[in-house]
This record gives sequence, structure tokens and C-alpha cells, in this order.
Amino acid sequence: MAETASRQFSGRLLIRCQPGSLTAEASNCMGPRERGDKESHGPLDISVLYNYVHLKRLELPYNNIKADMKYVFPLFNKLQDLSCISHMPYLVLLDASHNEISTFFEFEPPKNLQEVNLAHNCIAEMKDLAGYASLCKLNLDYNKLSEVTGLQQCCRLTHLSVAHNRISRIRSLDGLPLTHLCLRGNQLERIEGLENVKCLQVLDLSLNYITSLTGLQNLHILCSVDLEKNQINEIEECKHIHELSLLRDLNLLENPVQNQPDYRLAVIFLLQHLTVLDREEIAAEEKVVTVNKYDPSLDLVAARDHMTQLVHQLMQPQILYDSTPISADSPYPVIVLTGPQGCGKRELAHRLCQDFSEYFGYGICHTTRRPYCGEKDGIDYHFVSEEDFQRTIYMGKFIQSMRYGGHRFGLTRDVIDDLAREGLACCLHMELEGIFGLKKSYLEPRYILLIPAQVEKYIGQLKSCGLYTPAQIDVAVSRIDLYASTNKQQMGFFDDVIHCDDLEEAYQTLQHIVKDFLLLDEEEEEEDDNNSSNPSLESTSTGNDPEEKRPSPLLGSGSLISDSVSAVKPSDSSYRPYLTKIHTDLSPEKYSAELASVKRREQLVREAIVGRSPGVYSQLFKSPTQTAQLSPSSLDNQDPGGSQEMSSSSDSRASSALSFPISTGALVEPLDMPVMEHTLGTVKDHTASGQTSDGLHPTADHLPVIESPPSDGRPLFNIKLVLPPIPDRRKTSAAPSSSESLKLSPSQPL
Ligand SMILES: Nc1ncnc2c1ncn2[C@@H]1O[C@H](COP(=O)(O)OP(=O)(O)OP(=O)(O)O)[C@@H](O)[C@H]1O
Repeated sequence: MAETASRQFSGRLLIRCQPGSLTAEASNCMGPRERGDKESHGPLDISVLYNYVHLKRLELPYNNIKADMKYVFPLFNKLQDLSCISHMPYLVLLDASHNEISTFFEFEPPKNLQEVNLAHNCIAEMKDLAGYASLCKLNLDYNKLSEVTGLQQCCRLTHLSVAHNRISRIRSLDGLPLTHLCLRGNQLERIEGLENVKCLQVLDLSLNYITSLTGLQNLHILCSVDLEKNQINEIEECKHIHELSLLRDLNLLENPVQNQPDYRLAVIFLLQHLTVLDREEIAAEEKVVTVNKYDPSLDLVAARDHMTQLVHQLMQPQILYDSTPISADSPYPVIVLTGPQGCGKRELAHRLCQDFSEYFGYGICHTTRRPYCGEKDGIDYHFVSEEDFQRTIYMGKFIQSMRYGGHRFGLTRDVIDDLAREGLACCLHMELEGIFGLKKSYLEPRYILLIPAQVEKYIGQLKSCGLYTPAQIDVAVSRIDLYASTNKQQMGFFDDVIHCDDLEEAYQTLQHIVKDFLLLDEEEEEEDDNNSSNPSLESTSTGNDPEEKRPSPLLGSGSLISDSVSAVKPSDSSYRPYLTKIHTDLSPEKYSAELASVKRREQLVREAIVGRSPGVYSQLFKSPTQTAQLSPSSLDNQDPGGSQEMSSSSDSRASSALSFPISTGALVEPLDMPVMEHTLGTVKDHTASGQTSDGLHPTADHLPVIESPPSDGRPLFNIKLVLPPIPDRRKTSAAPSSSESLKLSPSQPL
């Protein structure tokens, strides 16, 4: 048969041994399994192979070629001795798998031989394959090899498979261009000798006794590792392959590590580039779940905290707080200094509250940390135990809380309310987590970032104060980047940024910002102008304080006073409500559950306001002090010819930032306009025209609507324009109760 075949035949030669006879066939296209069994073949005259000079593929699988190929199978003998290989210079593929060959490549190598399959034989030893320069793929599965050797010169070998042998150590692979390596089913206990196999992409180490993933860390282009049925115990082992950014597929099936709790989530989290784990594709949802579980964003942590605080707060009787915003446009004024620990924000906050004591009170947070030397409970913090802190959470008192340095910190609503009751804005200092928390709350503070620009100097300051361990200093320093990147990535997240390397300079800047915020700079300038142009002129044509018409930066756009401003610049504080509105407009739509929750809360407040729920109502208007605040003189402040009491008592703050709008309707609008219009319509008439509907100027007798307790002195629910100044005695101590507050401030313009 072969004689009749072309000597120039360059296709595939299949030789197989039928029971009792060796046969050969030539085919250009069909494989051994496809043809062999169906056709009958004459006995093989092996000499015929000399003629196949252009032979490229030689497949000899599933024969009973025993012992040494060289002697038992004369083809190889002849190829070697007679330089048969030179007759087959084009031989590219040799498949002699599933035989009983025990020797290894003892024939002269064809120069172009690229692929050799000697799997399922009896080879016990590898020898030097230096001559096989073209060899790309070598399959030696299911032999009796105890080590891999002799491949150093195979500079084109990309695929090597030595599965199911007796190999206990990986050696001699250094520098090989291997991309695929299979060592499945051997006796390996550790991964070694692969450090310099830098091209490795696919590695099969399944069915061994490997306990650690160390040894893989340098294989930077590794895409797939199969470690099924090994002895990997710890999830921690994944840290050895954590840096392998191209790793997509990892198989740890049937390793003890699978019994670890949250095994899959933990591995997915540690190896975030993976797309397949344990032969199962990783869904995007799984990735999100793992990140949220092990490394939640600050925003998510804050959202969870907010949910906790809100749920506990909603379980308490619902009341209107002193700091409850009169409308979305008129939030209770809060300034928050933020920045890394020890950057000086606390000192600056204290100083600010001292220098602007008429405007700001220091917001004393709760903490579970122990007081530093010199710190006082109720002044620096409310120092509480872990149990007390938790109890305060259960009581729904916190607006936000966070953990820092193993301790808990939190801001209660009471702190804000105490200050609001005293007519003061609140000044706080917080870590970034606190800012995320506050941004979820009803407060709308002004956030000022204090950030060290000279890191060395900052480290020096932290060290010299002697309060911090080196680890704490490292954490604080590492967080500078967090602040910087937040500022960079989230435009407008902070309202102002101040470098705090020089605390004095930082304070000057801060002061400037705060004055600007309070419009005090303008006030001073205007005063100067007025004094220089007409020193005798001390009031405006309305007869009120010269600043009467100046817009309060803390007022909403609905404020009567701010309405008088014709052009509001983006830099003005009164521009903020506009920004808030835009932000609200751009925010994603609320889910139905969220909307239902908002509705429920509105309903509670509405019922509280209109008195349908007596229990809540009684708490709402518990303070008798407020009827005094509703005196006509308060209203008269809107009336150019009204009482001078307000303007005179208001003194320096008559037109300050802490003025609040008279437009009581603004509070009602978001809740239930029709109900409240009915209730408060008359007051609105007053505010608009300065007269009651019967044409009279408002007096106590003409305020029927607010007769029933309309306000409990809450500055934002108050029709007073100006908040009372803080009594001196209270500036350094904890805020007293509201009844005490009345006693302590007899001279106040109540
Ligand atoms: N309620 C809160 N929410 C978020 N962060 C807070 C809160 N209260 C305090 N912090 C911040 O927690 C950090 C740790 O507070 P701690 O009082 O231990 O710091 P410190 O060493 O005194 O440094 P600093 O001078 O910056 O306050 C500080 O950065 C502080 O500003």
C-alpha cells in the first residue's frame, strides 16, 4: 500500500497495531480513531517510511509497542541509524501515546519536530533534549517520571505536561518559555522552582499535597491556577497570589480551606480580578457583596450608621427639635472642621467658639475613649462607657456615630438642640467618616477641611505631643491622602480647604471664612463706609439697624430678608439652598419604600403639628417660655415702625447670620400646606403686609393663630428674627435646661 503512495506524500501517517499485525495507513485528513477500526490493512512494511520524506505528522497511538522504541519498533531504529529523520525533515508532530515505551527520545530529532506526545507509556527518566530546538509541546502524562530534567535547551517549549507521574519536586524549569504547565496528580508538597518561569499563564497543580500558595507570587502573567484536591487550609494563603492581576481562574475545590466560614466571599474579595472560582463564574453581585462586606466605602458605612440611628430615633416619640429646619432652605447652622487626627482642628474649633462666642457653641460629642490628661467630661467630650454609648444608640439619640482608633464617637441631637435653644450655631470637629454621616442627616453643615501640606512637619507635631503611638501616627498620616483624594474626586464635598501646617495662619483663614459666612466682614466694611461718609448716620431709613436688610447667610431663599437681595453670587452662602435644590433634582429617584418612609415621617410630624396626636403634641410644645418670645415686638421687627426692642436688643447680631426668617409658612409647606395655611394663614398675612386682616398692626391680641403654643423657643420655629446671645455663664459649662436658660437670661430680648 505504502509503495503505491507518493514518495512525496506529506500528509499524516497513522500506524496502528491490529491484533497480531502492525499496519500503516496514510491519510491527509483523518485521525486514528476515525479510520483505523473500519478499514482492513495489510501488514506494514516499515521500510516504506523511508520514502515519506515530506511526512509532517506521525501518529502511533494505541499500539502495543513494547519496551524500547528503538529496538522493538524498527522505524525508530532506522530513523536513527539511517538518518531516517533526515528523510523526514518536515516531521512536526509525533504521537506515540498509549504504548509501552520505556526509553526517552533515543532517536535523532527531526529539526522541525514541535509536538511530541508520549503520554501513557512507561518512561521513568527524562534525558537531555538539547537537540530538539523546535520542540513546543511535550506531553509525558501517565509515565513513571520522578523528576523533570533535560529541558534547559528547549528554548521554544511552551507547553509541558507531566501529569500523573511521581514527581515530588519541581526543578530545572528555570528560564523556559513555558506558558502551560501541568503537574496534576504528582507528589508535590510545595510550589517551588517556578520563580523564573515568568511566562507561565496556565498552571495545573491539582491532585497533589500542596499546603501553601507561596511560590506563585512572581508569576505575574498567570491567568489560571488549578489546585483542586490539595491541602490548602487557610484563606490567608490567597495573599501570595493577591498581586497577580491577570489571574482570572482559580480552582480550590476539595481543599480543606473550603470549610472556612465565608470562604467563597473572602477569596473573591482577596482576589478581586478573579472571574471564575472553583469552576463557577463569579457574578458581579457577588463581587459587590464581598466589597460591601469586607471593605465598605465610607459612604456605605455612613449609610448603615444612618439607618441604625434613624430606626432607633423613629422608635421614639416624634417631636420637633429646636434644630429642626424651618424649611429645607433654612437648615440649622453648623460648621464642621475636618481633617486627619491631630491636625489642629480641635484647637481651632475651640478657638472659634471662644472668639465668636455670640455665634457658635462647641458641639460636644460622645466618645468611648478615655480622657487624655487635661480633658474634661462635658467640655471636650462626653466620655461614656461602651454600654452607655450603645444605650444612647438604642434611645435614638445619635445623629451619627463612627469608630476611630478602636473607639466610638457620636454626635447626639441633644447637643445640637441645646445649642439651638441658646441661639447658637454649632461648631464641630470630625473625621471624614463623620462628614459622610452628617451628609446623610437633616443637618446641612458647612464643611471645612484642614489638611497638612508638609507631611514631615505634621508627623513631627504628632510625635511631639506625645499622645500617639507610632501606629496611630501612621494611620493619621495615611489618611491625608484619603482626605486629599476625597476632595479631588468629589467636587464640592468640602466647602473650604485650609492648609494647617501653621495653625495661626490656618486660624486667620478660618476666621476670614467664618466672617464671610456670617457676613461680618461686609458688616464691618459697611460700618466703616457709613461712618466715614456720614458719621452721624447710625441707622437706615427704616430706622432699624443698618444691617437689617442684609441677607443672612444662614437664611433660606424663602426668607423675607434674603428676598431683598437682587443678585446672589455663587460664593454667597445664600446660594447654597439653590445648590441643594439642584443636587436634589439631580439625585436619583427614590424607591417606593423610601417614599413610603418619607410619607410616614411627614404624617407623624403633620399630626404632631396640628395636634391630632396629643402625646406628641404635648412634647412638642412643652416649654412655657416661648409665649414670651411670641411677643408683638418680635413681629414688629418686620414693621418699620415697630418696636425698637428687637433692634436694640439684637445689638451686634441684629442682622447676623443667626437671624431666622419670619415666614412661618415655610415650615408648613413641605408638610401639609392646606392644613397649615388654614392654621397659620393670618400670620402669613402679618408677615407679608405688616398688618392683620382687619387692617391693624399686629399685637398680642391679633395673633390668634399662634396663641395655642406655637413654638417652644426653637430658634427655627420661632418668629423671632434674632437668636438670643449666649449667656456668659454657659459658655464654658454644659448647656442648662431650658427653664434654667430663662432664668439666666433676663436681659435677653425674649
Ligand atoms: N462624632 C464624631 N464623628 C466623627 N469623628 C469624630 C467625632 N468626634 C470626634 N471625631 C474625630 O475623631 C478623631 C479622634 O478623636 P480624638 O479626640 O481621639 O482625636 P485627637 O487625638 O484629640 O485629635 P484631634 O485634635 O484631631 O481631635 C478626631 O479626628 C476627631 O475629630
